Amino acid sequence: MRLQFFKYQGTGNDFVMIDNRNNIVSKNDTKLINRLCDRKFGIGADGLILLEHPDAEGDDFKMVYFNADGNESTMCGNGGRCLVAFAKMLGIIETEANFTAIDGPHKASIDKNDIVNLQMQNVSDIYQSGNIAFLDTGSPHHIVFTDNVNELDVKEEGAAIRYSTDYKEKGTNVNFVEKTEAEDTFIVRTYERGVEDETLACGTGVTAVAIAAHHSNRTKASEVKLQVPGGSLSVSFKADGNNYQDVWLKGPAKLVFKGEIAC
Ligand SMILES: N[C@H](CCC[C@H](N)C(=O)O)C(=O)O
Repeated sequence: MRLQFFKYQGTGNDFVMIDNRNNIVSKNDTKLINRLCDRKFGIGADGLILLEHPDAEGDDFKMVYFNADGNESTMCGNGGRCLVAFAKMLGIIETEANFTAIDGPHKASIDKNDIVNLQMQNVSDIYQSGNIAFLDTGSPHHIVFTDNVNELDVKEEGAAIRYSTDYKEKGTNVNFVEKTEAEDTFIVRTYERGVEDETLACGTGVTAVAIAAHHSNRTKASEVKLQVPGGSLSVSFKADGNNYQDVWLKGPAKLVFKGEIAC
């Protein structure tokens, strides 16, 4: 069979996108999805996203996300942004989108420069202790505030936390964060569960970092800028004590190429 795919990237977090409204790809085909994401034997990507017909009234489409290991996973913020750009390219939406992912409903908008603003879930359960934080923004995130983020071996240090007994078999994503001179700007490097390596950006990760930075008084800003190896993202929110609502993740989402692959 020849499978048509589109390759997108959001600040360097890259995805194979498939229009699966005719159910050509089975969600149980872990082996196929892992191969499609393989950077030597396949297309190569941090994850794969199926665009499917919506189940929920008022939705434009449904999102199904898989990590590069081929397993379906929790929410992907950068992937959600790329999916909105993909839906626009397919003519399913114009500038506004409503879709449902594994963590629930999402709204989004896309401008003429392919900047996508994606609403993330509300957050109210935040663990904070010293330079460590943990919260779930649609995916689980362990956060380490440090002062030498660019010198770290993120793959080694991230894996040690992700496979530690604290996180047992479910694992977590791991973000290393350094505050810049600017009151509202942080540098973030992320080890991603299911990729089992550092990625150039992580959308649910920078969302978690922005909220944890505000919650621990490392910033007073309610729009936080995150510098990641793959570019820049911003996260805005309304905070009321431990409750973070109206949470939005904004940044570019670009088509890199389209193609067909024998499978
Ligand atoms: N690897 C993550 C899912 C993708 C998260 C990331 N790509 C994002 O942009 O949020 C996990 O298994 O929790």
